[in-house]
Amino acid sequence: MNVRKFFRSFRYAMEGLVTAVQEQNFRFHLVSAVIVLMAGLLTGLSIVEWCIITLVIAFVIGTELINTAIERVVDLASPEIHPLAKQAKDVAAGAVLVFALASVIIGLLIFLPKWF
Ligand SMILES: Nc1ncnc2c1ncn2[C@@H]1O[C@H](COP(=O)(O)OP(=O)(O)OP(=O)(O)O)[C@@H](O)[C@H]1O
Repeated sequence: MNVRKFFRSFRYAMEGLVTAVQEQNFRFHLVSAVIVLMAGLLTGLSIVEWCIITLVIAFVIGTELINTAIERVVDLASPEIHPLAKQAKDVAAGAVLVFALASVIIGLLIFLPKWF
C-alpha cells in the first residue's frame, strides 16, 4: 500500500468537503446534524439509536455531497440552458430531498416517544 498516495487522496477528499461547505444547502445539513447530535446527547439514546442517527446523517450529507458534485459536472458540461442539464440537477436534488424527508421521519420516531 502506498501511504503517501493514501494521504494525498485523503487531502483531496478534505478539499472536497471544504468546497462543499461553501454551499448554503450543505451548511444547512451540517447545522441540522449538529442540532440532532446535541439533542441526542441531551435526550440520551441507545447504541442502536446512535447508529441509526449516525447513518441517517451520513446518508443525507453524503447525498448532498454527490448532489454538489453533479451540479459542478453539469455546469462544466452544459454551461448553457439545456433541458437535460435541468433534469440532471433536479433529479440529484430530488435524491437529497428523499433522504432528508426520511431523516425527519426517523428523527421523529426516535425522539418523540422520549420527549412525550
Ligand atoms: N444548465 C441548465 N439548464 C437548464 N436548467 C438549469 C441549468 N442549470 C440550472 N438549472 C435549473 O436551475 C435550478 C437551480 O440551478 P443552480 O445551478 O442554481 O442549482 P442550485 O440547486 O440552486 O444549486 P447551488 O445554488 O447550490 O449551486 C436547477 O435546479 C435547475 O432546475
